[in-house]
Amino acid sequence: MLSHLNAPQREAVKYLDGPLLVLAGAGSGKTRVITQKISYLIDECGYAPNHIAAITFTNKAAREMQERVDKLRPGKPAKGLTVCTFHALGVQIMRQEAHRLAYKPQFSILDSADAMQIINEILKTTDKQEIRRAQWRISGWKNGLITPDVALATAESDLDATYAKIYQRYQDTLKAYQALDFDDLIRLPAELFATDMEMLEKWRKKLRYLLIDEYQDTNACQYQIVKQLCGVSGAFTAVGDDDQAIYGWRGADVKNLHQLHEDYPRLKVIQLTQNYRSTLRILRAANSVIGNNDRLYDKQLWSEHGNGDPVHVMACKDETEEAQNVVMRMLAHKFEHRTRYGDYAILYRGNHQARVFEQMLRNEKAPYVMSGGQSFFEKSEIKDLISYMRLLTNSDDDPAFIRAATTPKRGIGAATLEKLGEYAGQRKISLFEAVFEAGFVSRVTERQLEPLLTFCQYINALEARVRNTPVSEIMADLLKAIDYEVYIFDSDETRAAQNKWNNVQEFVGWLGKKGEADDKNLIELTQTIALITLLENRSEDEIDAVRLSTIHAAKGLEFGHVFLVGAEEDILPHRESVENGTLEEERRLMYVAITRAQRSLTISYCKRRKRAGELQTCEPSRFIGEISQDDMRQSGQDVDPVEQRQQGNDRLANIKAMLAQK
Ligand SMILES: Nc1ncnc2c1ncn2[C@@H]1O[C@H](COP(=O)(O)OP(=O)(O)OP(=O)(O)O)[C@@H](O)[C@H]1O
Ligand SMILES: [Mg+2]
Repeated sequence: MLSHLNAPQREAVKYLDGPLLVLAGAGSGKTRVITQKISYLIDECGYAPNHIAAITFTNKAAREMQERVDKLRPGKPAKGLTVCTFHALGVQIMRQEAHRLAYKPQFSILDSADAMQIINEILKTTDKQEIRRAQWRISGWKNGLITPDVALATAESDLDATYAKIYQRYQDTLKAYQALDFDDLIRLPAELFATDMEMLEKWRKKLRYLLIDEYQDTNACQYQIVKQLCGVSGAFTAVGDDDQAIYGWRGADVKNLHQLHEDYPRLKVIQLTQNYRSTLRILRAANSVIGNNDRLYDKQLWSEHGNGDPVHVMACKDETEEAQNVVMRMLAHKFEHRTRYGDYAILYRGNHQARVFEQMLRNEKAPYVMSGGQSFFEKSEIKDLISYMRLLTNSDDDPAFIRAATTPKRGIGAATLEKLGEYAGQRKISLFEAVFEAGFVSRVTERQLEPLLTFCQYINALEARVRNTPVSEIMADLLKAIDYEVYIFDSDETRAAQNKWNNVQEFVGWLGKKGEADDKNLIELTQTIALITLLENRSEDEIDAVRLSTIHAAKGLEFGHVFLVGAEEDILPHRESVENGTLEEERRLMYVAITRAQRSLTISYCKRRKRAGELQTCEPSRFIGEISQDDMRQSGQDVDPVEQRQQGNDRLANIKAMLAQK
């Protein structure tokens, strides 16, 4: 069973005498160690699957890992095995233990936009930057397990003290809404385990062996949970690569790698040095770029794969030409090598860079999926409608209540909601319920009460029809009743509004189709949607499509052919990183991008790019200069512009002709 592992990998799988850290570079088979070890624990060591938890960084990675385990053990589904993200583990724990922290089990989960909205209400500002800064600060405290009191007591400046006070109010608000934000999903279990030994024992008995992928990107809170659950015995395997730590900006701390040595003096460290993913040229490029960082552990990777093609560095005139070159080359390559769309990935630093490539792929009718971007179900207009569905399904869902009650505006103000939240919190009931209680009614003026009552009565009336009316009809009636179309066109300029309204139509159509096809009622559909959002749209994986992704979201994945686009100064490295002294994290990002490629890597940059409406000259990323010329082939540089355009047109014509033959 362990025959498709090399010697150190096998050692890592079999090692069960204490805590284990596998520290190794990209593509060396760390994730493979985890999947093999899960199946080894079950089949060879008699662990029940429900006593094992494997923790990954994204839902997609969790899904892939589960699939890999199932493949290793055909016909033997590992029932009860936990393979999930830290956040999903947190949900699992909180669903069972919420009452111990004075939350109800049907608490709601707020995404970061919902959280921003709450901060917005506290700060009473529309300055997005300002809100984001506060949110970052609060999130930092939460991830560092620092309570609002401590944050206030240790504040080093007036600004910090202000943030600490906002933090306190933010927490109070969440509590009143019976809602958790993403940080709470990890912080609260850690807090629970720190204060309640009985609970900790219960969960230690349940989760007897922990495996953690991408360990370098855990934050203090996540590390705390690992330590709590594993106790002194240290029944865990952590795998990671400090050169791929790219979430420092979100509170992850590579120091956790060192901390492991200190907390577990018996820690065994195994290194893997053979790379199974990439050709030698790609590997050399990655090694030489990351060699410029001041590194904790120097890890030189080697590979048995041949040299492969040189890394192609492509200079482009501007964004349009870049998108054209990338997409056309990709399609020609696909045609020539008879590969699949799914063998190709276009990676970029920030989501906003995706648009031109999307457009170009669409023009050429090439299927693509996007990850790391906003999903359809996260669009604000869709979230508005989902909030009504959630409220109709479950009147305890306070954030859904708030969103629905205030969208469109119907005269329910922040002050009223605050009073309602306060009252509901004291009575430990939902906002919806509170509206009808005499105790609350006596606290507000008639003018405040009236719109609330009208709204709740409307929801009640609609709810009464849910059981025997098709979902799409409910939604159509709802849209009319709340005048949603008018609301959208009033709050946005025409083109954006039209876009939103199209999305709404698409959503209603989707509800209709889904509702009919699977004979689903509103409750089932609402749950389906929650799952789709949670799983980042499962169907995406099943179709053969080019992947468009941020580098961050591509972590841990591999693709036959990678196009890294927009490799320019101020983008990669990001301008702020140069100013903030986080250049090394940017270099690690470059390393992650390069090491996603198996057989070919193309790096492109523009000579000019539109920024803030102005065409500006760009410099190629300094990281390109860190790749040896011997491993690189360049195109597009220093050619007479007229000649270059002609060449470009000729090439394009050739490719188009080739594709037309197909
Ligand atoms: N011993 C092995 N023999 C053959 N192929 C292997 C072996 N170990 C790993 N691989 C393959 O090498 C590729 C990289 O493995 P894996 O994704 O586990 O690496 P990783 O160290 O987790 O990479 P990353 O740091 O990017 O997450 C995968 O396609 C995997 O199946
Ligand atoms: Mg991996």
